[in-house]
Parts: sequence; structure tokens; C-alpha cells
Amino acid sequence: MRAARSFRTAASGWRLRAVAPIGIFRTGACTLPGSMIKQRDIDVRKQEGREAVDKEEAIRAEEKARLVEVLGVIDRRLRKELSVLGNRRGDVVGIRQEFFDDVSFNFSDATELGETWSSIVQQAELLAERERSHRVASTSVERLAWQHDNPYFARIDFVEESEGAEGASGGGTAAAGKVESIYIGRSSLIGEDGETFYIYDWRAPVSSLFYDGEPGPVSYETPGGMASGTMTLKRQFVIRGGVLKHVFDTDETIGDDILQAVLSERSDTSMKSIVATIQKEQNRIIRDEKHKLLVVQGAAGSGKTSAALQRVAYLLYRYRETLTPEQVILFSPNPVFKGYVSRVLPDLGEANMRQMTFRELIEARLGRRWEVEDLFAQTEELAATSGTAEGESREAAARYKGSEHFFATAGNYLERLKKSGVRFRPLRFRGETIVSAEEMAARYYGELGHEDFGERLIKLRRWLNGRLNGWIESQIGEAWLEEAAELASEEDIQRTYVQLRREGGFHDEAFDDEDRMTELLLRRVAENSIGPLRKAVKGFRFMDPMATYRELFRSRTLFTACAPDGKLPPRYEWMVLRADETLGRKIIDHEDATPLLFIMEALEGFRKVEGDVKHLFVDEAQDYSPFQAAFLRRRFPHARLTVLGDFNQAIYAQAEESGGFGGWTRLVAEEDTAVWRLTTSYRSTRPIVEFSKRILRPEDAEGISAFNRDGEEPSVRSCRDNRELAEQVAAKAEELLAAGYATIGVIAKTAAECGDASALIKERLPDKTPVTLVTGGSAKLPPGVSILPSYLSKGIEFDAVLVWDASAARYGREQDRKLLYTVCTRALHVLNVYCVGERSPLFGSDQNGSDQKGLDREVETR
Ligand SMILES: Nc1ncnc2c1ncn2[C@@H]1O[C@H](COP(=O)(O)OP(=O)(O)OP(=O)(O)O)[C@@H](O)[C@H]1O
Repeated sequence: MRAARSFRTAASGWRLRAVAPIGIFRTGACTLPGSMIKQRDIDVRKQEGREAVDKEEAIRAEEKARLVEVLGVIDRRLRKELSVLGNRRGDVVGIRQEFFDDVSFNFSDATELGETWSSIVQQAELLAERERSHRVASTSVERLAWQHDNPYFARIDFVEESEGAEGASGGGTAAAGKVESIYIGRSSLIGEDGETFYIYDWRAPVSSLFYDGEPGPVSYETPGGMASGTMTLKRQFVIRGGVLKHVFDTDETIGDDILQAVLSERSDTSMKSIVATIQKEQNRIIRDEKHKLLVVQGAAGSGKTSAALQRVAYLLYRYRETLTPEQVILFSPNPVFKGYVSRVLPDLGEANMRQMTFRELIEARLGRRWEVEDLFAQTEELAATSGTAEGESREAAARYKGSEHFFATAGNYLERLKKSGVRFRPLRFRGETIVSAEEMAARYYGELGHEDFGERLIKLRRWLNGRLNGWIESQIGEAWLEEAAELASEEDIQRTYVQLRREGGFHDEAFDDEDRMTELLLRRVAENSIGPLRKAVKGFRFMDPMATYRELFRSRTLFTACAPDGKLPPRYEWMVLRADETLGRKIIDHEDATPLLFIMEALEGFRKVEGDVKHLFVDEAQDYSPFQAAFLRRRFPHARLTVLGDFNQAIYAQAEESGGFGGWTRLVAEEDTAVWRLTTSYRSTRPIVEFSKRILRPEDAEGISAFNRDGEEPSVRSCRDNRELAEQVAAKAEELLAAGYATIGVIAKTAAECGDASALIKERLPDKTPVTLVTGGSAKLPPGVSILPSYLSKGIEFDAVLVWDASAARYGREQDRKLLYTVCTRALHVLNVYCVGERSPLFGSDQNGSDQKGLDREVETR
């Protein structure tokens, strides 16, 4: 039993239980029945209580003294670094101001020009070097400043096995046979002697003892093998503004009290780091270095994203000599999420990894040539056509085109394309064909037929450029060109003149300069005229991936020949008609975008492959189709994968086919794959977790548990119409803001509903209340009231969630179950659901027959 004392701290408002050092209150006296307690026992207990308090005081005094010592070291270091920073800044400003004073300009001839150029380069290099040093000094100052605020959060005392278990607990460095006190913080602090470790970085091997171990025998992994010993003490601190607020000793892995306090805090518009309270099962994910593929299936709010981000920080620390932040990519579900998580790494003292959405990848490659539908637009359209024959066909097509079957079909198609079938676009100028598509195909499959795709295309490009050169020659003397040359710009004439001079023209012995000038000018003008063709050739646009891909939906024989089982997919005929409507008009449905890009990149020899990327993180991985998973693997062939998701939140049509993480786990050999489960939900209060779980089918909800944090029971309320709904939501939002909640999410199913909701809510709130309509393009989550569609709420969280119209009409189908669950699990402290008319049956579809607990409190407002 741990004795505990409750109090509220002035600074943070946390409600903490200060736990006395283990053993201090362990008297055992409480086991006696009251009537049997004699005066002697009471005296003993009083005495023991006094001793405990004395010991607690002694601990506080010891830790305060140590903190003062550490802050002193930080202070001295900070002063030194500030002066270095000042000098560096002076250097940079000086060089910038005098940049051109130190460069001697002379353009009189080529040699002088060369020298001028190299002196500019030298100056630029000097400036870059000083700027780099300035950046290093400034990062160091920044780190020391936050270290001064909160230098460490934990201490463990550890005796290594070989050293014996004797020795007194206390500060200082280790000596053989002595207890080593290890203080753990966000970043390390080493004394000027280079040997005294005042603070260990949370990512150091020994720090894992804090996350994984309890006092007693422990071991941890070091680069040189396992180290074993005994942990004699585990202590947690709350230090703010350089002041020791609380000290807790604990015999648990990470004490509940601190976690309770952290989770009860108000949320922020940016995600926070969790280094002080990483849980054992999360630590395993963060520090895994063995596996090429790490799959994390975790309940909503179980810390998948948090674990992923701390893992990035861990890897950047562990491999700091060989891994740069640019070699790590995190695929995020949407731009809002990107903004939301972007502070975590900088707060941990690391530069951010690259972040992108799958949409951005598609847009970068296809968006300039074609109009590409995004996942959100597809989702909105599926919602709008839901229940119609058209809607069902579209949904089936979306699922199929994301399937492994279709990936295999596309792979087989590529095999056939090696022999025939790639479509080309002719090079034409003013109605005249310079090179026809047939000629290109003949060369591609003739002379170049033995090369692989990438090489073929490069050689074909070279050949086409040769053909264009030949065509220009053939045009000299043609009337159109002479006319165009007469209208040549001043600049063209001057450039031609310079060219001719460089080639040795206009000197005494030459008599034909005029003719050569004319000829060169004609060539220049012809070249300018076919500029767009050259550009197209450079970008491989003579190859037509769209027509090549479309062929699969034109020829049934071709499709069945490529399909692994020789069969057409269901609704193939519908897909053929749809392809005419969309691809035929250069519009790309979301479900066609990845297959088209795959074919295009394969035909280009995957020249955009990012072989340098060493770690790929995919968050909300359940939303990726198996096709997309396989495509990413192909695109980042050398990257280790960390894939995080929750199949209970698979809300897109394309993902349903994958049935979990099959699409991902089949990408890497089983022995190189680890699958971890996170079952405890830390985000939401217990009542919210229990409420949300009942939306799921029992077999899916099984195993999800709530971290023990109390809160108010969620409620489901009925309203007559949207106006009354807005009335209630606006009133609740005001009440919550007044109560100090910082972020309130009003989550509607679609963007269209959000537009209505936003107008109605704004009308009912005072102008000063911050209300923001969050759209697909929003990159930041503002404080106050955010109104957003369900799919944009993925991965983020709010102090309070007000669900906008969860009626049977909006969330009535089985397919809506996971969406509704996702929406409800965004809430940290408060969840209120509103419905216009009949509430969604998904709330009451508890298959055990019991009704929703929250529904007991339903308020009938009619
Ligand atoms: N060990 C921890 N210590 C403190 N807070 C934690 C811890 N683990 C998770 N949390 C908090 O729980 C919340 C949910 O975490 P996170 O967003 O990482 O979960 P998730 O599994 O990615 O959720 P979802 O799948 O629902 O988006 C965050 O506020 C996070 O800070």
C-alpha cells in the first residue's frame, strides 16, 4: 500500500498524489481492528509517521540541492553559449554587410571572370560556414534554456551486477560497487570534464530502465550486449521554471499519478511529447531496431502517433551519425494532422522529419497534367450517392481498385507491356507529325526491346531529340521559318551573335559570317518554336500512361489475361463505362490515381524512387489500400517501415478490402516483421471509452481498455431540426469555453454539413467567440471552436467533442459504424452527441442487448 496525500498545485492546476518514498508509510499498523488499537500502537504509528515526514523532507532537501547544482552547471554553460552566439551573429552580420567589399569584380576577360566568380564562391562558403556555426550555437542556447526550465523528470538508482549491490544511494557518478544515480531528461547534460553525466538523454540505453523496469532485478540492452543489475530506486519529478514542484517515488513501471495528471490537462492545438510518461508497451515500439516492418494495431487514443513520433526522435538520436531527418518520412492522413504533430520533434530538440500526405505524392506526379479527385471528394461523393445503384458500383470499384488482386493484375499487365501495348503520343508541330506514335512504338519494341523500361525510355528520348534536331535541319529554307526569323526578337539576334563569336566567327579571315549568322538564327527560331515539344520529350510525355492504363478497361480479353485468376472483377462493365466518362475526359477518380501512377512510374523505370529514405512511417495505415501499401514499398525500396493503425477506424471504402493489415504484412518477410498491439486508450476518460466501445461490434471492441481516468458520462440528445441543434451546440460550446476547455470540436459527417453548421452556430455565438470552419486545405487547428467533417478529425483530438447530427439518417448504415466510432473517440474530457430526429441505431446496437449507458440520460427536447 502506498500512502498518499492529495493537493492541487498552484502552477499547473494538476491534481496530484504525492507518494512518499516506498517503505516510509509501510507500517502494517492499519491491519489491526480499531477496538484493538492500544495507546502503544498509536505511539508507534505516530513515531513512524514522524520518521516518514522527516525522510520525505530529507529527500526533498537532497533533490533540491542537486537541482541547484545542475541549474548552476546549466547557467554557466548558457552564459558561455550566449557569448559564442553573440560572436557568431556578429560574424554573420559582418560578412553579409561586407560581402561585396571583399570581392574584386573584373569581367574584362574569361580569366578575370573566373577569378571574380571563385572569389564570390569563397565568400559565400565563408558565410555559409559562419551561418552554420550560428545555427549550432543558437540550437544549443535554445536547448539549455528549456533545460533550465525542466532539466529532468526521473531518477533511477542502479547497481550493475558485476559491481555488487552495496553502496549508498546518492548523487554523483558511478564507482565500482556503488549505486549509480541516473537522472533522465529530454536531453543530456555532461560536465565540462566530459565525464560527469548530470542528465542522461531519455533515449540513452540505460534510460530504458525507467520505462521498462520496477525496483528490483533489472536488465537493459546496450550496444555491447545486455547489462543486468538491481534498481534500488525509481523517482519521478515535476520541475517547472527550474523549481522542484513534486517528487514521487514509485514501484510501478510509470506511476499512475503522473500519467493521471498529464492526461487530465487541457489539450492544446499541437500534440505534446510524452517522454516523461512513456508506457512499457510504447517503449518497445519506440526502441525496436530489429525489424524491417513494425506494425502497430492500437485502439483509438492508445498512443500510436505519440509512439511513432518519439520513435523518430529515438532513431535520430541512436543513428545520429548516419541518419538525417530528411531520410525519415511520415505519411500523415491530412494537412490538419500534419500541423497538429509538427511541434513534437522540435520540442524534443530534433529537427522535423519530412511529412507528406499520400494526396501530395499523387498531386506532385499527376496533378500538373490531369484533374485528380482526392480521397475526401471521393468520400463525399460516396456518401451522397449512398444507397443508389451508382453509389454501390462506385464503392465496389473503389474497393476493387485498391485490392491486391488489382495490384497483381497491374503487375502482370506490366509484364505484357514489355512486349507490346505501351501507348505513345505523336510529336506534332503546326499540324505536321514529326514523329508518329507508331514509329515510337516500333523503336521501343524493336531496337530497344531488350532493355528494361527505364533504359528504353531514356534511349527513346535521346532518339526523339535526334529526330527533332533532324527536323530542324529539314526546315532551313522553309518559308514559315524565314518569316518567323524576320520577326525574331532583339534578344535572339544578340544571342545568335554571341554564339557565332564564341564559335570563332567575325574575325578577319571569315567571309561567310552573314550566312552563318542567318543559318544560326533560323535554327534558333526553329528551336524556340518546338520548345514545348522538347520540354515534353524531356519529361517523357511522349509516352501515354493514361491511355496505356485505360486499355485495361477497354479490353476484356486483356484484363482476364492479366488477372491472376483469369477473371473479371464484379461490376467490370460499370468500370468500363466509368473509364470512358472520367479517364476519357482526363479526369482521374481517386481509385484510379495510384494504379495509374504505379503504371506510369514503372514505365519510367521508377526514376522517382527515393532510395535514400531509410525510415517510412505511415500513420492511420488502415486507410491505405493494399495497392497503395505495395506502391509505397516499391517507391521507398530501402526504407524500414513503421505502420500504425486501427482497423476500427478504417473509414474509407478503399481500405475495407484489406481486412486489417494484410496489405502491409505481406510486403516484408515474416521473420523481419513485428506486430504490436496497444490496447489501453489514454486519450479519453473511462466513460467516453466505454461509450465509444459500445458503438463497435463486440468482437471488435474486445480488448480495448480505458486508462482509469474519470469524467462526465457522454450524452445523446435529440433535436427537432438543425436550428435547434445549432442552438444546443452553441450553448454547450459557450459553457465549455467558459469552463476553461481550450479546444472544442464540432464534428459533422460531411463538409457540406459543416458549411451549414458553421453558419448556424456563428449566428448564435458572440462575435468574439473563436469559431473556425476547418477544411481539407487547413493546415492548422485553431484554439476555440473548430467545425470539421468526420474524415478530417482523424488522428487529432479535442477537449470536448460535440457530434453534429448523429441521427439514423446520417449514420444509419453498417458502413458508418467505424466513422461514428472515430468521431466519438476524438474527445479527451467531454463528449456530447446531438441528433436531428431519431438517433443512429449504431448507438443502440449493443449486441449483448444492453442499452447504451449514455442514452439513459437522453434529453427529449420536443
Ligand atoms: N504514455 C503517454 N503519456 C502521456 N500521454 C499519452 C501517452 N500515450 C498517449 N498519450 C496521450 O493520449 C492521446 C492519444 O495519443 P495518440 O494520438 O498518440 O493516440 P493514437 O493511438 O494515435 O490515436 P488515434 O488512433 O485515435 O488517432 C494524446 O493526447 C497523447 O498525448
